[in-house]
Amino acid sequence: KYDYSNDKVRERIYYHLNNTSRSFSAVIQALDPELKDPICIFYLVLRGLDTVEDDMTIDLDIKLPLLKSFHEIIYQPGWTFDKCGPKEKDRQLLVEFDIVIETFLKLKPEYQKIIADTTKRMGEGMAHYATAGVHVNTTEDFDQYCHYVAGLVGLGLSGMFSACNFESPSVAKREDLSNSMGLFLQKVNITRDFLEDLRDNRHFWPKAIWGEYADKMEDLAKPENKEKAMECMSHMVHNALCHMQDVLEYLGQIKNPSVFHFCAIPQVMAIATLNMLQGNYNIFTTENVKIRKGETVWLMKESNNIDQVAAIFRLYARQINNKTNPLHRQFVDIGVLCGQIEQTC
Ligand SMILES: O=C(O)CO[C@@H](C(=O)O)[C@@H](OCCCCCc1ccc2ccccc2c1)C(=O)NCCCCCc1ccc2ccccc2c1
Ligand SMILES: [Mg+2]
Ligand SMILES: [Mg+2]
Repeated sequence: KYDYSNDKVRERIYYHLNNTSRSFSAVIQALDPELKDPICIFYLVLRGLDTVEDDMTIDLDIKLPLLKSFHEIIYQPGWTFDKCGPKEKDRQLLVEFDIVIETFLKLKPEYQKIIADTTKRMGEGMAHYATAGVHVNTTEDFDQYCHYVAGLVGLGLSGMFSACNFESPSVAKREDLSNSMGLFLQKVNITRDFLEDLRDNRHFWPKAIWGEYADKMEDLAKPENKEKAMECMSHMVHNALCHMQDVLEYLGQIKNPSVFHFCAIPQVMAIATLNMLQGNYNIFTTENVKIRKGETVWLMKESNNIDQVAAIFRLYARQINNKTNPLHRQFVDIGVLCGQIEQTC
């Protein structure tokens, strides 16, 4: 008798993958079968953790222990959580989290260990920054927060690529490059989501940066401060661009075609988004500013090897540089970074 229940679970797992991520579901589903389920579960476990972090309606005396113990929860068959606010976009994932746990427990032990270790470290980091009075003040704080929520994902993924021998052990060894893969994606997202996060009273832009242009972060959204806001945007764009070299160096060492595609697509989307952000005052007036569908389709097609990806990075770096206002302090620094890219590859 065929065990249809397994198919049912699988169908729900990929329903949640598609439902919780525009940018990652396609590239995860295109992965080699050896990595597709482990990375899909890796994604859903961390998206479940992030849903707890993002829900500002959960009291801290519930939220903090949940974040810190999530790495143990994933070993508890049947666990679900229905206390998220009605507006939390991925709340249904936690309502049905038992099927994520059931599937997690069927993964190979080496994948389970990577997922559990990453969840533990990410949960601790999220709890630290969710604690009252803890803010992203210095650029080191900014790098640390992004390390917790995204850099660690890069480390875990590199561990998986090396564990299944699709990539050499050296990929997992270069933790600085794996970390930069996450920091670049997360910093672009945080820069893009300025208004959405401000509305949720969440401040991820480092005070060391916005503090040079305004007394309060929300002042950047006032029309009378447009020039200062645009200069601050240049500063944030520059801060993200600092990871460009590491991203290209990381991608240059990836040999497996399906792994390369999976790693490259989010990065080219991010540099294209950064280009859309630079010099674009809409970020401070409207939420959910995205690159056009046609551009993403073109990027997906043109990201099959390191030469194509390096050319895309050089193209966008030049466009960002051309838009940078010479009166902005960051003008020189962005020019240096873009110049370096010209030499790299
Ligand atoms: O709520 C949202 O929708 C966005 O949440 C953001 C936030 O709350 O800051 C924020 O949540 C971060 C905490 C949960 C991490 C979830 C995640 C994301 C992508 C994955 C890809 C593969 C495997 C596991 C993955 C896990 C978020 O999703 N930011 C998007 C950037 C995160 C990039 C992670 C990452 C790092 C290195 C990578 C290297 C290669 C390929 C993909 C990579 C993906
Ligand atoms: Mg989130
Ligand atoms: Mg979050």
